[in-house]
Amino acid sequence: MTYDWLAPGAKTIAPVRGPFTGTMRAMSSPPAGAMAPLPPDPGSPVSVKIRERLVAARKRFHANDNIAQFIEPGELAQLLDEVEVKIEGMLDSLVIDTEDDHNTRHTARRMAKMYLNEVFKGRYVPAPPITEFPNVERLNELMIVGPLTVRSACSHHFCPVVGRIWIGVLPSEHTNVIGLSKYARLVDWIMGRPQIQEEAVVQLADLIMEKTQPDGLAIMMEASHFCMSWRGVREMDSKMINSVMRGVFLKDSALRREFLALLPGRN
Ligand SMILES: Nc1nc2c(ncn2[C@@H]2O[C@H](COP(=O)(O)OP(=O)(O)OP(=O)(O)O)[C@@H](O)[C@H]2O)c(=O)[nH]1
Repeated sequence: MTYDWLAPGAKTIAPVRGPFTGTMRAMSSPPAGAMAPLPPDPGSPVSVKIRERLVAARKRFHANDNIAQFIEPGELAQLLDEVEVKIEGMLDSLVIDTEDDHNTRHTARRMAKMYLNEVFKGRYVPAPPITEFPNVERLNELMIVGPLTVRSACSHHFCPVVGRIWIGVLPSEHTNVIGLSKYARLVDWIMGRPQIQEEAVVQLADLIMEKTQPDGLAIMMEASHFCMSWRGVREMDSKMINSVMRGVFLKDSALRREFLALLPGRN
């Protein structure tokens, strides 16, 4: 098979995308007498090696999944080089003269760095470390933090999603208390992936529930989707607002009203 991003005439036996036949064999036991799965080709693009590990572990790798556990030391730098070459190919196909156009000469590298190290970093790095303190004072009053800034992108067009989030926690005596700044770090980690807003708030709620074990959790998100303003229907002022409630917030409508009434900075 020949790839247009390789040197002219160069060939590789490992597809960059495709049916991953080698890995699928690794997912189920081969029938007796069948050939054992081939070990990964050392010349494979690093993305293929990472995908093979994910498939072998039966782990999902959707756009909004974190895959840090499957990336070995040094591979992120290799991934950056690989993504740069692919984006250069995309710019070629967009008929942009990246050799002579001084403005786009390093755009492929910039975009690769932006995706891997900045805007989609939440896919490629482990969760931020969170210090958990026991709830010694047995705090059981509603605590709200926000607005926290949301910077994300939609999975459909990779257009920016920018907004705010509020988090309300009703602790119990068993709840782990975490520093306020850690809520912002967790938001950043979850939102730093291609997302859809409905799934983003659920992922965030699952993470905070797991880390702190509160009696109740409420999350409200309000965001502008650039796929609706910069392009598409070009609606400039519309926002998406959604929320997720867990634990006592689901049963106690007075508590829900208290959370919604107290959201700081929201008119
Ligand atoms: N429900 C939901 N929809 C979103 C979100 N972000 C973007 N979208 C929408 O998802 C849709 C994208 O899928 P398609 O309808 O196939 O894309 P399209 O044909 O380019 O759509 P248009 O935007 O109408 O031009 C668009 O309607 C977006 O506005 C989100 O977080 N949640």
